[in-house]
Amino acid sequence: MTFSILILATVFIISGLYLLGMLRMRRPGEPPLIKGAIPWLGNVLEFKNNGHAFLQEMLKNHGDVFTVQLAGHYFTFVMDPLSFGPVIREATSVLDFNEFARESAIKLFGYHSTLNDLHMLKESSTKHLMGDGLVVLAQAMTENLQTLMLYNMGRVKGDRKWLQGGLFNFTYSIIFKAGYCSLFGNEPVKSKGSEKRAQDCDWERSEKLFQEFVKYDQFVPRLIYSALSPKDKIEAERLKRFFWHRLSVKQTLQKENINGWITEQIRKRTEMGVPEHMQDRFLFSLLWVSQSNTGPACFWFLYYLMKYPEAMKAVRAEVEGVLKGTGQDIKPGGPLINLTRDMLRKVPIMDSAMEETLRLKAAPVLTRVAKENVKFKMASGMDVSIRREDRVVLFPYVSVQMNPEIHTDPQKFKYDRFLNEDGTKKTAFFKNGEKVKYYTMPWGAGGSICPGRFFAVNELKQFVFLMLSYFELELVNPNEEIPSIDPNRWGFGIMQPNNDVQFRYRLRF
Ligand code: HEM
Repeated sequence: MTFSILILATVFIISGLYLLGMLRMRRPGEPPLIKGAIPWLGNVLEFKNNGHAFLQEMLKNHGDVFTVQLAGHYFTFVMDPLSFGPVIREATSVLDFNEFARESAIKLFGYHSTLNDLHMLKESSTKHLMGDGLVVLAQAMTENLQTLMLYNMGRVKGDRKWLQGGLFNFTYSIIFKAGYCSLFGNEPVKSKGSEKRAQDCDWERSEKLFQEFVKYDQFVPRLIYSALSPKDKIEAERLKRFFWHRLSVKQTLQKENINGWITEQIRKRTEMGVPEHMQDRFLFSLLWVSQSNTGPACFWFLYYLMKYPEAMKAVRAEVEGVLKGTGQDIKPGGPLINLTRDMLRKVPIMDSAMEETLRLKAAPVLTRVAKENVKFKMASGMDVSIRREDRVVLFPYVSVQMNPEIHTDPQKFKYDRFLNEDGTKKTAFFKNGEKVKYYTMPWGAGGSICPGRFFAVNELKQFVFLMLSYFELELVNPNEEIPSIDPNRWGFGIMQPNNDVQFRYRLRF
């Protein structure tokens, strides 16, 4: 009897240690293993507090590939961009990106997927966020952007007084409201003559949505790490319910001019029998993926142009040239700018400045779950073995975008970094004399690459094109340091500033 209890206790202790990850040992062919000081949690606190600094330290100490324990899972970080190919190209049945997305959707939106959501998302994104579909969406976006930018600006009377505000709040709120209305539609115009009121209604309702969105977005990293305080948990739950209600299928379908990207997702899920309350949650996830990065990216884009007058001068000259080429004249009370796709194709300097902004501020983490034991070769020739259920991770911010071998003076904003001397787009970047295919990765890569990237680029360029066309802009304190970034957001797309920056603007004409 005592003997059986002893055996049981031993089995229990060994299973516990195993579950806590304490028995795992590095096997031949596997990368260096860093289990961290705390059983099971491993290095999660260091990673959550400042993933960037943590990974730089690991890279320095362990080289281009290493495995780290984070909250019960083992993550193998591949830090050599010349070795990204095998990870990015591997079939999703072997290195799966859906599983991580599914886990995140439950934590962030309460959305439990039973379908191949990413496949459906990809399909309707190809149709509505790219190619001909994008023309329709871009048209709605340019109209909404201009209405919002010029709202109450006294443009008809040629009123040119300076206004002052926080650039982050100004930019994010305009991009959010314009993007939200372009995708999710406008308030219905109930009767003739009430058009103005419907538009006011759009801006009022989307302002409330924006304010709640910013609050929710601050919880996102801690929701993913399951690290919210009980008080914040209650608030996050309240906000979730607010969005499920405001973006419910019922409320959304009452709108006008809803983009096909939204209506098609509703239609397909309804046909497949997805319950409506789950679809409400799915629509919340679409709001977050479509809005959480573009506003902050537009902020940094415009901020860098204002901070570096030489960049502003070059981009402004390009914008003026393109406008002039189409014979459009901006004057008080005149028509809005007809900003076409063709015009946005003729701005290589702006393209380079935008790419440079994203290189400096986009910091996504690409995660794949190994569905079987996998082996791949690093560019150095070393074989790397990964165990089933481990995760393989790329963090291009440290390994590519800030890599001084690939980008000289990587901390500096150089608006023409992505331009060749003849003014064409520069795509040739090297490491150890070898051409690097993935020289900047704001959109991720491979099967999970952002399906909204063409629309997002369009938004960024429309926003800057229109702001430079309509306004004189200046920083209130041009010598103020570039704002530091919130270190909790490493791995979550575009980084956000710790403080807002005051700026002044007034109509040019
Ligand atoms: C500057 C703006 C944006 C940036 C930097 C960005 C970046 C990213 C990144 C890095 C991913 C994940 C890629 C991966 O895991 O490999 C992603 C996923 C995605 N993005 Fe974007 N994105 C932006 C704007 C947009 C917009 C405007 C839309 C739609 C209108 C959009 C729709 C999506 C969707 C649907 C996904 C897949 C989400 C999932 O995996 O569940 N994105 N984006």
